[in-house]
Amino acid sequence: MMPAVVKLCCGISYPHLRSMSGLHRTAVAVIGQEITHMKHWAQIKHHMGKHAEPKTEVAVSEDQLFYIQHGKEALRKAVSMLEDRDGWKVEIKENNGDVICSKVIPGTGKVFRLEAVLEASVDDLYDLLFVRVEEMHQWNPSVQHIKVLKQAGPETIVTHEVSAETAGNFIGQRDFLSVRHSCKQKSSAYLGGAAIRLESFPPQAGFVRAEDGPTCIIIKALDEDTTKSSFTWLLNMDIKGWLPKSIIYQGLPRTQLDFTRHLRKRLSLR
Ligand SMILES: CC(C)CCC[C@@H](C)[C@H]1CC[C@H]2[C@@H]3CC=C4C[C@@H](O)CC[C@]4(C)[C@H]3CC[C@]12C
Repeated sequence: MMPAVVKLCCGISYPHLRSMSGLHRTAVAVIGQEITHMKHWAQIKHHMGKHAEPKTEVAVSEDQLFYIQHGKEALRKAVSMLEDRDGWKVEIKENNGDVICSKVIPGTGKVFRLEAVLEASVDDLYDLLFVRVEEMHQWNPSVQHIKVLKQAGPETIVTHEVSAETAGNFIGQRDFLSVRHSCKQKSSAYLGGAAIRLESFPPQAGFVRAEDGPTCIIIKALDEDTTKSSFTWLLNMDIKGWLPKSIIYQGLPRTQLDFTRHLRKRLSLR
């Protein structure tokens, strides 16, 4: 109904609009943009209603929808980078089967892909890497602290992450502000993320604010065995600062190996 009324109004006012000038014209343009905006949000709300909460009507603020959209978009982009199987170069092959490959993606830069098999179920990994992400510093010494600043629905969070001084050796301490979006299914989980900028959370004095993403972790149950999962992590990070690229590109895959080592140790403690 609403779009029909809007269209009718537009039709009636079209001849007048054409003869308008200056401020009038600007005002009409702004109203037009607002209407498009309203329509856009309505569509997202409709979509969210279908997927996240099929029965209950939850009030989702525009603010939250922004984070959800941003997170979904990051996840989509990162997954499509991983789906393109061409052009990956092997960087490191470990004896335990872990493999890190890299690829230069135009417009994005060099990204790294770690593939490993972990002795844990999809649920356990989802819990550890998304639901209880704030506890990561307890088992990962590369992380100094992770704080969930906002929760936008059950699948999306805004986080502030600070790496430890020793993480990435030469690289030095960094902080990140990211939106993280997850998509959990029965035998797989997708964790996507990307940097965001918030006026309410400007870069901290003394830290170099790095930018993460689009990035993602894909966890899939191995067919034969649900206590084992395949773990694929796309690391795509602009760590900023003044370091030469060669040093950064040596450090990043190392941080991926460190991460999996600490994660395995944490899993063995259960
Ligand atoms: C290179 C130097 C500066 C940084 C090293 C620290 C790195 C390894 C740390 C800092 C912040 C960390 C991230 C913080 C939060 C998440 C979200 C979670 O769902 C998956 C892991 C992931 C994505 C972490 C991966 C490791 C991480 C990127």
